[in-house]
Amino acid sequence: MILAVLRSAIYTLCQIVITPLYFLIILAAFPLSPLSRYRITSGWAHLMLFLLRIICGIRYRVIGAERIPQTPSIILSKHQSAWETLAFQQIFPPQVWVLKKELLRVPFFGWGLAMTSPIAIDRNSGKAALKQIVVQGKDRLKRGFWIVVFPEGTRIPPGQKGKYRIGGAWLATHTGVPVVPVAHNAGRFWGRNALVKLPGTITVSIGTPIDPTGMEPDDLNAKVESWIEAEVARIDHGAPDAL
Ligand SMILES: CCCCCCCCCCCCCCCC(=O)OC[C@@H](O)COP(=O)(O)O
Repeated sequence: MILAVLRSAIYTLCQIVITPLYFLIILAAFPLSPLSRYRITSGWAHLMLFLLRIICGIRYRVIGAERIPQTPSIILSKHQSAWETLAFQQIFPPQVWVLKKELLRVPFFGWGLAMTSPIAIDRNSGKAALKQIVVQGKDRLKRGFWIVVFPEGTRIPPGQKGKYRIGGAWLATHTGVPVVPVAHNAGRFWGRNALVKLPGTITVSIGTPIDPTGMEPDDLNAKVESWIEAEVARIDHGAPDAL
């Protein structure tokens, strides 16, 4: 455990030093197209995953990578940790996130994030947010981006479940784009705001894409929820050994 604390502290230190420096690279990418800007910004996530692996010993394996569609799709995923927002950039094609707009105000990180064409919503704005998700979602899909939505809206500890909000399913039924459900157990290794990251192998499981044609948003959402929750229960075997 003492070793895990030390490794996490070193990782955090690296992140604090590297992020403002990397932001300078992102600034230089400002005149480029959204897709090129994404690729450059995403380099930061790749770097953090690399540091997590060599410093904290956090690795991952992917089940079902062969099911990833060839065309831009909508990822609906469990949200347990900041980790999955990094790893999805390595696992899936270029993507934008539906996120809470407060995130864009975080120094350096948020400013960099703003350069990735996110769909930044006000979590309390209900119907207006749904409208925004459809308008901006269509635009991002047209530019070739995938869209990532965490239906629970916030990071939920392992073994628990938040309310699955309708936004992602709504976007899918209003665009006809396939939904890719994703389950994982990242929160076991890097919990919400946890200072200590535990070594081990995270499992990410990618489900069969769902064609939303003819479905109601509620039914689609329920189908995604039941697959994700059952799959998380199947792949998650409790706390890692390091404690
Ligand atoms: C200078 C470096 C800048 C690099 C930016 C790279 C992009 C990293 C990807 C971050 C994507 C974040 C998407 C999160 C979606 C969202 O908004 O989820 C909310 C939670 O997460 C935080 O909420 P909470 O758990 O309630 O604190």
